Amino acid sequence: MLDLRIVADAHPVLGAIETSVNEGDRICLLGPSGIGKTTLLNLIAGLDASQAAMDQRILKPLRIGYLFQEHRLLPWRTLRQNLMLVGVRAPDVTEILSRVGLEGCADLLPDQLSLGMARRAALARCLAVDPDLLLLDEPFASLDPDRAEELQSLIAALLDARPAMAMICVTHEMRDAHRLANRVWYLDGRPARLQYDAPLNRDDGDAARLVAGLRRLGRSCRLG
Ligand SMILES: Nc1ncnc2c1ncn2[C@@H]1O[C@H](COP(=O)(O)OP(=O)(O)OP(=O)(O)O)[C@@H](O)[C@H]1O
Repeated sequence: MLDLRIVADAHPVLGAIETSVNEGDRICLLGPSGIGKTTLLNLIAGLDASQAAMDQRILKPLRIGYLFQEHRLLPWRTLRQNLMLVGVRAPDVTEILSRVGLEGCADLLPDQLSLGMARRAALARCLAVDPDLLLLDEPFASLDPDRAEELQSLIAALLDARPAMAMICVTHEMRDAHRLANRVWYLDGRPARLQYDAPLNRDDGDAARLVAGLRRLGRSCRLG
């Protein structure tokens, strides 16, 4: 069971943030550009050495899959080798790549992939660790609408297949939240705090309340 409590304080960018992430949470993290969304993901992933506290009350070590804004695959290694570096066994490479629609690509180098394919390869690397928590930093940014839609469907299917896995996805698009999330975080202010942390049900009343709430708080999220 995942019960991750985040208490960030005395951080250069983030103000006091006290919240928890539970098994099955699908959180969309919204907020103005440059406010600290990636910084918060880095903190959760343990990549930010600033003074902040993370309390992980979990029964087993937390496995995190982090899809960065860039693919961060080793460019001189094939996809097979990149996956084997995170512990995938050679016979499992094809199956893991097929989960993200990249069957037949194991021997390609990252530079031989389109942006969308490279992002899916990086997603395969995240899934390879069988994560308790999946962190996605603007996964649909810079993709053309068809590729973005494709990746969104893929992520939705992967989440459906793993009900216990938690997800935090940074996005600027409210429609991503409607598609993927059951909870919304809205980060704003200097220093940045979670101004909004609420469940998102997909019925119209709830969505309307959420949009109204974010309109009161937010300035730069696209809410359509
Ligand atoms: N430990 C730190 N000390 C000082 N500054 C920091 C620290 N961590 C992050 N920052 C700065 O805080 C700012 C917030 O950046 P961040 O990338 O987290 O914002 P963001 O909300 O993800 O932006 P965007 O939506 O544009 O991707 C950046 O200018 C970053 O350099």
